[in-house]
Amino acid sequence: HPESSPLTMSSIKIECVLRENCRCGESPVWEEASNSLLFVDIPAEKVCRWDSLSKRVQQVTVDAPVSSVALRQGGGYVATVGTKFCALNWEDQSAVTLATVDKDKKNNRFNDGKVDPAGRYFAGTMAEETAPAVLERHQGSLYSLFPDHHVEKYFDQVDISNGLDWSLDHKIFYYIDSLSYSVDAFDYDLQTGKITNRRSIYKLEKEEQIPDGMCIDAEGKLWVACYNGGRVIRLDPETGKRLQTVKLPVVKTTSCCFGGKDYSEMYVTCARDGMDPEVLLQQPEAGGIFKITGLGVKGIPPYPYAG
Ligand SMILES: O=C(O)[C@H](O)[C@@H](O)[C@H](O)[C@H](O)CO
Ligand SMILES: [Zn+2]
Repeated sequence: HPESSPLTMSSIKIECVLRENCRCGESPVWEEASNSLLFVDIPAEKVCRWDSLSKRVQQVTVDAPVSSVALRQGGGYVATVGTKFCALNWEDQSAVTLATVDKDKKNNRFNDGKVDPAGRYFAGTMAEETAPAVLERHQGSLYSLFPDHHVEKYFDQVDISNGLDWSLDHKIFYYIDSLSYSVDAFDYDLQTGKITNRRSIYKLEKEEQIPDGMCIDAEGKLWVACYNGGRVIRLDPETGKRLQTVKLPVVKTTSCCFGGKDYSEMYVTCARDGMDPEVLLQQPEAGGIFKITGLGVKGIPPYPYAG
């Protein structure tokens, strides 16, 4: 059974590379040009950049919860800040609004986001939480920001819009609405950015808890960070089977991406908010950045926003 194969398990190493005490670390993105990992701390309203060579962190503070960050073609970044898609200039620390969504929903904010293979920035919204996973339901929607800065809406009735990625042939869009406890797939039209034919490809087991961020690997398998589950799981989207479980020493694992040399390392973000003080004492690295090596599979580079 691949999940218990000593060949895969014995070489895996998990290390906290940055003790950042993020309240809710999210949206890890590898930037090859700077050998850095970008990520956000949503409630702290911070975008961070960790240089893997110097081990130093820089940060930009914005004026609302920042839920995702992505690379931008031609340099700089884009981010989802409150209910806005923004362009982020690292040098002068400025965020310029490109588009605003959910104008009639004052309690909403964006959550996870990622750029598609054609350079569109996909991100979904949710109602602001009163505690982790406690919120008014069905308030969110999924959107994308096209390179010309117009926004398209795909669907509403979302609880917590979360992990997203595209198949290696760009024909399938994978998506997680956390409170459905499901990883879903849609047929994807790369030319138009349209999604159709929603179906579930995996239902989380009880101990896996809440599906959160997600990324695809170079073999087309999905990695899902399990919030409250303290793990990332590898799924085969074709068979709907779980192939592997990698447990981490923190319970609120939020998202994952590949990075490092040839995208052979996995980076995992996690949260501290919502943890009891006793548990925090047992998990002092909660809110840090974790690096997993020895997985034996690589990732693919992130797509930059084309606008
Ligand atoms: O990280 C996110 O995606 C949300 O912003 C978080 O608040 C948690 O995921 C949520 O609480 C558990 O589902
Ligand atoms: Zn998330």
